[in-house]
Amino acid sequence: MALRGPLFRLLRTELRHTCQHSRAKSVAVLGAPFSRGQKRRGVEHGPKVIRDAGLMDRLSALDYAIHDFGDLNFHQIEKDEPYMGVNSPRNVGTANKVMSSAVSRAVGAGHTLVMLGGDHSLAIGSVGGHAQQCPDLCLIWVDAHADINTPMTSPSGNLHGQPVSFILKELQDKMPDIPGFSWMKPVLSSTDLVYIGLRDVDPGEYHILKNLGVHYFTMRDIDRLGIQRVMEVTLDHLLARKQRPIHLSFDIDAFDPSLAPATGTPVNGGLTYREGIYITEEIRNTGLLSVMDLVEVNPMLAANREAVEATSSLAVDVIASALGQTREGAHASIDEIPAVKEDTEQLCL
Ligand SMILES: NC(=[NH2+])NCCC[C@H](N)C(=O)O
Ligand SMILES: [Mn+2]
Ligand SMILES: [Mn+2]
Repeated sequence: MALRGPLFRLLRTELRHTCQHSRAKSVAVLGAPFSRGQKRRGVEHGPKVIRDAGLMDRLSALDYAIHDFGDLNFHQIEKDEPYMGVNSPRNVGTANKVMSSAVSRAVGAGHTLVMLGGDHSLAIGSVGGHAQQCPDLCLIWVDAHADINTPMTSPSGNLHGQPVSFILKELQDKMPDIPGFSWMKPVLSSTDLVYIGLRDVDPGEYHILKNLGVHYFTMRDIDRLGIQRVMEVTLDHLLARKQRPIHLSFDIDAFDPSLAPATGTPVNGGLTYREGIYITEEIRNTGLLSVMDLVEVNPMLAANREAVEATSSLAVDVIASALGQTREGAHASIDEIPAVKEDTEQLCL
């Protein structure tokens, strides 16, 4: 039944209002210490190392009220046999149910939400909860991987390689009923999604991307077009018809492993520092960022402490720049460095 009439119009206005409000001056940070979407332990410590790298201090320098919502509690389900080759379905499904209601509540309360993973399977709940409040959201997925395997195409059985297939409406007839996921519904159409940074796509994923005509920019596309053009086309595609809330799902493995070594599935030939930060700067400049995920920082996979620190402080830079912070070495324009202006005045006059 199509929903019409004054009540529905009122409801729609309410939703629009909530989403606009979420772009206002308050940011909430939510940790998700969860690793069951893949087999390597350690990614559950992502929220801790990102906070330890100074996230809250950096955000408090911004012009927002900052709330730390702490970490979500995921209680473990002991008996969780694989289903159709999918690993830990009940743990991942249940964690995402918890995630979905937490994100929905935070966005509903008017916060811009930063979700700290954890592995990328958490985007199922993060995007799902966001869509409950903002059904017209669009999704920018920055990643070396497309994470669009279905349980049938997945070569690994890991759900962190599958979240997008749970999110997309067009794939529902291809999705079996996985235990732990009965609560969820697909929320997005493939035209609401753009990928940036792809360079490791499985055969089944390639087939799905082509079949659905999903918009994506591989690393080679970035080489050819430049990151400026890539962002222009991305935002134009998603926002030209109407302004709407943006969900940014940022997998740290989008960066080159030389910059972000502490991650589970690194792939050579990734984003440079400036390319990654340019993406977040452009998203921030739209004024439409509503929820962002920063996932797949795994401190247990780094060769040493420096590698962990490099990866987690890069994560902090990405988050801070998505929220408007510029920093030495990361400036869109030197005009934004206050010290330069002051020094120049002293030196020249
Ligand atoms: N979120 C990630 N890092 N995903 C990696 C996925 C790797 C591979 N495509 C798989 O399905 O298992
Ligand atoms: Mn990835
Ligand atoms: Mn990913």
